[in-house]
Amino acid sequence: MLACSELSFSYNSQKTFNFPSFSCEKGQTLLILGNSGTGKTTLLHLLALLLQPKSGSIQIKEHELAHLSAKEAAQMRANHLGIVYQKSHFVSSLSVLDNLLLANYLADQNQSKEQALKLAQNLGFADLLDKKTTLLSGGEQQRVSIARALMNNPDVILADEPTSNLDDENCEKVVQLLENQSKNIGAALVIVTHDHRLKNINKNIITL
Ligand SMILES: Nc1ncnc2c1ncn2[C@@H]1O[C@H](COP(=O)(O)OP(=O)(O)OP(=O)(O)O)[C@@H](O)[C@H]1O
Repeated sequence: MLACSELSFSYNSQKTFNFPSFSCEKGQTLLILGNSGTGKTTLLHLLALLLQPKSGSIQIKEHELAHLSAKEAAQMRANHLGIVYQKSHFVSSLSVLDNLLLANYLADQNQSKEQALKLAQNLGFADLLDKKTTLLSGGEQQRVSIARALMNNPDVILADEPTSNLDDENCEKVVQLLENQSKNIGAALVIVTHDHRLKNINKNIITL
């Protein structure tokens, strides 16, 4: 589903990041572990098509994505990638439901209240759909972010440090939610993190 080989990237002439090659299949979870400053966010931004690599390849379903135009990258991102950012970035004037439907709208897809309700039920926040996102707790916001990332049935889900602010119990719960939901829609799940607790949960690991 997702395959990256020999990706390299530089912000400037002083340093080049050379990332290990990896792949992640449908229904699988890949953990990208690394300490602060090792380039985790940089790699995530490459996979999210927000940065372009200096060299190497990024393929989803065998389509090469490493050197798309900004417009093509935005279309690809909206339709094939689900991104769970570390901070939620909701539109605060909209309800939880409308924030979910916005993901469909931005990907030029039909707005599916049915899909939003199904995800809200699976993730346990169906009673919050009419609330403004500012009224939600941190944990509730995180579950809504996961649902938002799944609204367009992406092929690949990218999660940026999804457990860094959570206690052990919630850490395990959030990873399980992400894994179950990705399996449900047949997506590959890539988690980028410095949280070594996830080593115990996951077998497919690359370390930066
Ligand atoms: N826009 C930028 N311009 C120049 N250097 C940058 C830029 N963004 C990040 N860097 C540098 O690249 C290195 C890797 O940064 P990155 O954010 O990818 O690391 P990280 O592993 O995600 O770290 P952390 O866990 O602390 O967030 C750091 O040394 C950082 O200072």
